[in-house]
Amino acid sequence: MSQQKNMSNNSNAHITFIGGGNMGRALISGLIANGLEPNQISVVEANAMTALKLYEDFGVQGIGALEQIAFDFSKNNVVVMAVKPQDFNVVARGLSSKLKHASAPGPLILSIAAGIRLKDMSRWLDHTRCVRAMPNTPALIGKGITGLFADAAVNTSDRALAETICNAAGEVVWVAEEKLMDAVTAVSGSGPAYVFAFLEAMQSAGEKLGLDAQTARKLAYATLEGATQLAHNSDEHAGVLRERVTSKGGTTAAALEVMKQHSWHEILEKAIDAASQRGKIMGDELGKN
Ligand SMILES: NC(=O)C1=CN([C@@H]2O[C@H](COP(=O)(O)OP(=O)(O)OC[C@H]3O[C@@H](n4cnc5c(N)ncnc54)[C@H](O)[C@@H]3O)[C@@H](O)[C@H]2O)C=CC1
Ligand SMILES: O=C(O)[C@@H]1CCC=N1
Repeated sequence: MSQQKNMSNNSNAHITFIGGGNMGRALISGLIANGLEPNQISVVEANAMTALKLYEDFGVQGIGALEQIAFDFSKNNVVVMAVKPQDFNVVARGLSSKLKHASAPGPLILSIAAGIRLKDMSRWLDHTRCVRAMPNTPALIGKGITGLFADAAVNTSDRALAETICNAAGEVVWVAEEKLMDAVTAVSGSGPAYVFAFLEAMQSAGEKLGLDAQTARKLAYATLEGATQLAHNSDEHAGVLRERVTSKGGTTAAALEVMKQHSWHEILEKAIDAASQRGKIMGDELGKN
């Protein structure tokens, strides 16, 4: 990932996470591994045990629930909104009352919430310095990918700041239209779950054929990793690589025929479309608040 930027250059950055659950934790892990000092990160986390674990694992300071804290926006130049979409409105309105006391232009707000649209978050926060991001959990090991969207009101330096933060978790892609964030969510935000489901199925199939669990797991995981890296490093379409594994009348052809009969390709496309539709519906519904 030669294009990744190192967070250690951002010696003045202070990032406050609101929500330190699964995805907040994954991003914090990536930022620390990428050179940000623990004292450059704070976490507003309603669950005391979750906050304590973040402190124990990464040394980042938990600062209780949003309602209980006074924000010092001279220090907090980035706020990452990492609560569930259903909690976003209440948290954003709570933050808005604190943003009123920030000197202009206030912090950059980076939302990672699925579905929540910029116009709604800007309205709830009464703040326009906002960027949408859709990361994924491989961020935990610096192997994530994040889709980003900002509207025309967001300047180049804020775009660069958002990109640098997300780069700490892995690669970054920008999309040109906000509606494409639902597609990013469906492909890469939710994507690790499809891959884990695929791994579960490959391992259990191996076990049903008589392999012990450890061997089946090793074969499945190494195959996925090797094939993915091969595809990543190749200029050829995945379909061409698939054909190279598939001997006429052989074992792979037998497996792919069953996958075809069960419309595996279409099922996956439908599943990803359902995730995208769900993102849109969440945006429509939650935007009514
Ligand atoms: N889990 C994933 O793979 C991904 C999640 N996202 C997005 O990230 C966001 C968070 O998702 P997860 O981390 O999975 O959820 P989570 O439930 O694991 O984490 C949310 C955290 O917010 C905390 N919280 C709730 N209300 C709060 C408040 N008022 N003040 C402070 N903390 C509060 C909760 O205690 C919890 O620890 C969601 O909006 C989701 O759409 C985006 C990409 C991938
Ligand atoms: O399932 C969800 O809604 C979140 C967004 C992407 C991954 N997890």
